[in-house]
Amino acid sequence: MTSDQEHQCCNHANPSNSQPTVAKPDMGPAIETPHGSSSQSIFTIDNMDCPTEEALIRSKLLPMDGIEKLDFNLMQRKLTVTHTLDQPELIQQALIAISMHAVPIARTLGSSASAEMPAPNSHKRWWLLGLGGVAAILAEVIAWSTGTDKSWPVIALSLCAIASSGTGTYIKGWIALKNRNLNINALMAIAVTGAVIIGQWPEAAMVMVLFTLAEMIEALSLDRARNAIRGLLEMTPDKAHVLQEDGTWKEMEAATIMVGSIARVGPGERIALDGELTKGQSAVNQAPITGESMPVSKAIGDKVFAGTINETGSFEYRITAAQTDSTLSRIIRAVEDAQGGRAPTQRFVDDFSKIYTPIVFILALSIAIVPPLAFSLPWLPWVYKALILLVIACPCALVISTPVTIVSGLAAAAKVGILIKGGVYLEEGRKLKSLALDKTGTITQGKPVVTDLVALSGEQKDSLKLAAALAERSDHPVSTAVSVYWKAQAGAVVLDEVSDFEAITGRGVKGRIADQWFYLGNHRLVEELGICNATTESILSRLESEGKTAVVICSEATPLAVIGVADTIRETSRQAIIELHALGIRTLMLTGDNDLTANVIAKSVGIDDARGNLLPEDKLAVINAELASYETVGMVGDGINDAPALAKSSIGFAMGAAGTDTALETADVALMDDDLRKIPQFIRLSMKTAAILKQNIFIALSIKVVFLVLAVIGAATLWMAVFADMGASLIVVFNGLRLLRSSSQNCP
Ligand SMILES: Nc1ncnc2c1ncn2[C@@H]1O[C@H](COP(=O)(O)OP(=O)(O)OP(=O)(O)O)[C@@H](O)[C@H]1O
Ligand SMILES: [Zn+2]
Repeated sequence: MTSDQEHQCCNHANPSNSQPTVAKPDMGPAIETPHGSSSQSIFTIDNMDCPTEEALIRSKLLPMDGIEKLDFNLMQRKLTVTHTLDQPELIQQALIAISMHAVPIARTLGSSASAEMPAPNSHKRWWLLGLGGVAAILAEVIAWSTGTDKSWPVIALSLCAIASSGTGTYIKGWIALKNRNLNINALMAIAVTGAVIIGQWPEAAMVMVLFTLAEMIEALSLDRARNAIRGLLEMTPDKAHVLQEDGTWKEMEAATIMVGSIARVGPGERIALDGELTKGQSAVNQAPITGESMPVSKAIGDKVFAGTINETGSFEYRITAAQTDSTLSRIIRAVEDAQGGRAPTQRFVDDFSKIYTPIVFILALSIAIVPPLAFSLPWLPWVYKALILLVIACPCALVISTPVTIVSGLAAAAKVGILIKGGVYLEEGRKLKSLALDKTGTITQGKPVVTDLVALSGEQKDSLKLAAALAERSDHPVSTAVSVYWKAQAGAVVLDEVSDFEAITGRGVKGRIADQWFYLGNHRLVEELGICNATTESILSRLESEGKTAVVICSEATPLAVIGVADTIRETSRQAIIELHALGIRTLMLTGDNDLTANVIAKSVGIDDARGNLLPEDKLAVINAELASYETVGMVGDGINDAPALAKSSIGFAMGAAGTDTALETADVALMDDDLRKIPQFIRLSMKTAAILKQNIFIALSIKVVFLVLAVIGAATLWMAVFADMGASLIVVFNGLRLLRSSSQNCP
């Protein structure tokens, strides 16, 4: 019995994959690697996209010696086999023996697994189906007008319809039966054959044609979801004009262009590769990456991205990444990897079908056997009822509904510049109750400018020069502001030599100039040096109450001058906070800056609560406290001094991810530009996804229940059950695909 259950139609349950629910997704292993003593082989199988095929592959491979584990990614048609075989070719041979066209892939950084996927629906299949459809209709018309199902033209036309539309189903069904696997194809083949045997020729033909049509529509829809995100890559030009050694320009294949080459792009052209602008200036529409189509102006030193559109000027740029390593390629790979992980709903559905399918199977078996044996009732009607129950036992619609919805959601998000690193975050997003935001660079632009300079002792100019000498060595935004200010004031004056330079976390920097220690940093630093005084404090608090960040340049003995810097709040941040509050999410600002400044800025953006003077570990403690009272807590940050807090939060968001590699890799959700409104947008998408997931589960299950009842009272036919099942699959697939369309309307 147990082994029969394994062979049951669409038994999607995957014992090796049903781990307890964890906070982070279990990304499918993607690279062919030794795995202890075992290794992994990955195959793409272009005709594996239904749980039916998964069950078949399972029953073929699992009994083989040396096979340890199978991981299926039906959406990407990828199978990962963990094994101890010396000859991995054996796996491929076994797969080909059951007509699974397995192609081994070795995924390197460059190539992507699903890049060369062949189209499953060839023109030929559509033509054959069309032919079958016409024949079936003619057979139906002739049978109806002549009043008999068994005249030779009807039989000939029906045979023609069944042969042209149903050959694939018969072959798949036969292979399944040979492997003692009763899948939907086998059931269909049995049903159609049964109808032919009792002489219902036109019905048999029509059922076959409609079943095949439904299957092909489903396959096409799945392709749409699968390729939604790939489409972005296709828009990237595959040629670029590259500067040659002799100073001429030559058009070259983008795939062959080396990092470090100089390329040129004209107005209206798409940029072929990632790079850094070296000459000229322009405005670039970065919608393919960020989802924002307002052109961004680009000057020398700015980053440009493959796939984005150069709008106005022409410019030259130095290539910084090979074609397969561009930001866009990496986004697409990340989305594909995210699809491999199982979201919570999918785990639920898988667990559910693991129980549901065997129960219905046992029910079917007893309906076929018990009434005839125990009550001497005729065999045929009860076997027939059992067959209907078997169709109902197939959780196809249920199983396919979740990945199609999640994949559509992930793709829709990627298109608007929100990179979600796993279905689990897409599902969790709607549960966010509290969101912690970093101040510098998240709420503000992170490009502060010096607004005040107040001397405390000595010449103002000398103090500024000392501050600039230290600031020069740091890339903290406050230091950058001081540097820039100094350059504007003093021009090309040479700064003093600094030795033993050191950054002091959460405080500032120190270094030795002409054998004397100097410090540039916040109030905390001055206090810790033990040199604070009343004048300094009154200046500090005046600046802080204006929402400015204030730092002090000090010698070892005394504070020399206070420098005030102000950062601009992004207009989009204000809007984002309003939207977050409308979604019922509490907002909280976390910053290393002082409390007063933090509160002034929080108030002006409309944030509920602000905490200042936080060291990285303090930010982590705040997140822990928030988690204790709000359960699902998000954190947005730039990822440097926020890394521990970001990692601890339920969902870690990174901003401006297009420019920084680490943000793209480490965040749970990466916002490709600096627009905080992408967070409420993400939450709305998450809500919509959850709603569709629920609808789909409801649709799939209620159709099952209706047919279970109809079958038991004897009111359902086999064809009705098959159609209901296919219909349910189509409905849930289309419902899931709605998310793809929604992305464009969701755009801010
Ligand atoms: N390199 C530096 N140069 C000047 N001031 C600094 C430097 N590093 C830190 N500071 C001071 O210490 C404070 C805390 O710094 P920290 O890097 O922890 O947070 P932050 O950049 O202000 O804010 P956020 O936490 O919002 O990113 C800064 O506001 C600044 O006043
Ligand atoms: Zn003080």
